[in-house]
Amino acid sequence: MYSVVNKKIKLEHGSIKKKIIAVASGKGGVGKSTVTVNLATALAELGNKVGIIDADVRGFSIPRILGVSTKPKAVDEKEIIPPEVKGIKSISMGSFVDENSPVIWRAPLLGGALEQFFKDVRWGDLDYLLLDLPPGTGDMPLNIMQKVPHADILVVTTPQVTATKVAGRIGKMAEKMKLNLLGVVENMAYYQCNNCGQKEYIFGENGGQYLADYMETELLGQLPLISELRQRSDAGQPAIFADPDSLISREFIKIAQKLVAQDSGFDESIQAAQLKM
Ligand SMILES: Nc1ncnc2c1ncn2[C@@H]1O[C@H](COP(=O)(O)OP(=O)(O)OP(=O)(O)O)[C@@H](O)[C@H]1O
Repeated sequence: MYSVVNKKIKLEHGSIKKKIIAVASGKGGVGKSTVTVNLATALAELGNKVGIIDADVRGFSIPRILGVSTKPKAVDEKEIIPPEVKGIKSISMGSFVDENSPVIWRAPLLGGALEQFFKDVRWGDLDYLLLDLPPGTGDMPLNIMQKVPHADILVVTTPQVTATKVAGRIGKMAEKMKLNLLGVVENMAYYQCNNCGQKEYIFGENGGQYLADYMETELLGQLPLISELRQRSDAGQPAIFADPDSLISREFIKIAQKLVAQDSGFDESIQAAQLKM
């Protein structure tokens, strides 16, 4: 699928210099895809070249949230040119399968598609590639993690106990597979009243910190439950593009800054052992 040369991922049609970030969640609906897109835009805002692979076969919501309006283009049936939104390249299963086909038929497609996304897409030289994983700890996210042993895992959760408990298993999964954990993003952490400013902890409090402690990693940020984020996601207008000074944009920038500050570069020794799959 790829090789590692001089601490960089070498792709058939490009390279990745800094990190592959696999965005995971213990269960669906916690905002994993929303966080993936907004973090991608925040990383781009900080001057990075960013790509996104939407590997969430059940959800494939990346094109809608990012505001992708064109389909990928095939060149000579060998290369795929991904759509771009303000310089962010993205590719989604959603562009290749009929949205109405049963999920059970889409799942086997994913293995081959993921390989194709790495090999055939003309990514160019990227700093970061973000992978929106299927939710949960089942075979699908596991297979992807196995196929991409250089991915670092970022876990999205709500503070709710049920969400943090299942998300904890991702930590165990990552540990077993010797994948690096980047940290936890707590989404829907609180709701702040527009009138009085009071914070309500609708899904409970401190679940993200609990999960980060449990996985011995960092809590990277706490994002509010905010209707603006939902509206912008539905409209395909990521907050950082539409309103860079808003609270939510600033929160995403803070998380992106923490990621940028972490070490980057890829371990060449992993390659021989694991990349043969
Ligand atoms: N902080 C937030 N405030 C308000 N709405 C949010 C927030 N985060 C996400 N949402 C909304 O919650 C819904 C679920 O988000 P999203 O699709 O990102 O979840 P997901 O974890 O990727 O789900 P799945 O994996 O099941 O596809 C969407 O309608 C999204 O706009």
